[in-house]
Amino acid sequence: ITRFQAGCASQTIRNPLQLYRHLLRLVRTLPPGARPYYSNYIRQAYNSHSDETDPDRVRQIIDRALLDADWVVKKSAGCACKGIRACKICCAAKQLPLVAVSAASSLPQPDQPPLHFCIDCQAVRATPRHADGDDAEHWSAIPSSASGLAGIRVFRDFINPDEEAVLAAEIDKRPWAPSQSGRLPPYWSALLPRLLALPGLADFQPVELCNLDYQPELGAHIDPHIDDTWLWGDRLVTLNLCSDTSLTLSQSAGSTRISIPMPRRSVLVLSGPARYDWLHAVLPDDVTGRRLAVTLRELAPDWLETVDGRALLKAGAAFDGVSVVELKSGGS
Ligand SMILES: O=C(O)CCC(=O)C(=O)O
Ligand SMILES: [Fe+2]
Repeated sequence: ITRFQAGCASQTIRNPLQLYRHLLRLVRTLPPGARPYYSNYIRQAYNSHSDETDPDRVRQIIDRALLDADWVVKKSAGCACKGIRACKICCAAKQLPLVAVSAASSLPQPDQPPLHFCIDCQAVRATPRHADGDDAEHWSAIPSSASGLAGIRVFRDFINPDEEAVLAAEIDKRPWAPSQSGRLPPYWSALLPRLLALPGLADFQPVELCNLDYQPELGAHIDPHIDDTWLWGDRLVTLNLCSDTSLTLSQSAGSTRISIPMPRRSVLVLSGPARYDWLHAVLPDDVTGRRLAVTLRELAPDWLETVDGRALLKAGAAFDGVSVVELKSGGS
């Protein structure tokens, strides 16, 4: 059971005493007025279950308590669920069907099986590559439904596991908000030269960094969309941290889908047709562990020669970005 997130690591609650201490610590994050009520509630619940001996039942009580605690903490912090979307925790609390979690998961099934981007071939294939086999279908020509689909590149192991741990911890040091983006923070100054050394990125000038935190317990996902084309330029660059997932490309509900693997520590670059002619999504079922996505964006060409564009380029290159949350709370 993952509750305390710190970088890629997670803490597991194994017994009632750990749970009890964990819950009392969580109470300290609630508004002062709510603390006495919840502390009391936790103590009473702990005492009332103290004679429980069945390990399955104990596990059940722990799981339920963690889920409830998540909900209380999340609500007091202002839940990010809005509009017609609800996370898994809100679905459970409001007894909504889970499909409310994602429009993507309720899309009609495509007529054809999904196609797969193969990192080794750097091309779309009819079948994923089997590590052990000589799979003729995999090596066959690029499927016609994806012909002309250029603009996908995945670079494995852009960073090593130690760098990943440091980066994820740095990201978690700053407050998270339901939506967060900003200029490049200091921890990117060392990584940017490495990024620009990747094929096709020598002239990439990022002016925006967006960190997204996907937690499977919440049903985290991103629905099919095309990133804004007015402000953002051709290349969308994403560094994947903490767990493997896939990006799903589609053109309309029911159309062929293309699954692009995004292993942890890899970099994905979407550009050209893959960026402009296809929608991309991360489906809830593809989020199997906590995942941090760090997306860097460049300006659309029309902006480059404008005063505002030049100011944004300068700000992006300064590595003094603070998160939107810090800005709002008056932090530096
Ligand atoms: O999580 C990802 O890899 C995709 C995020 C995305 O598409 C976006 O932020 O626009
Ligand atoms: Fe996107």
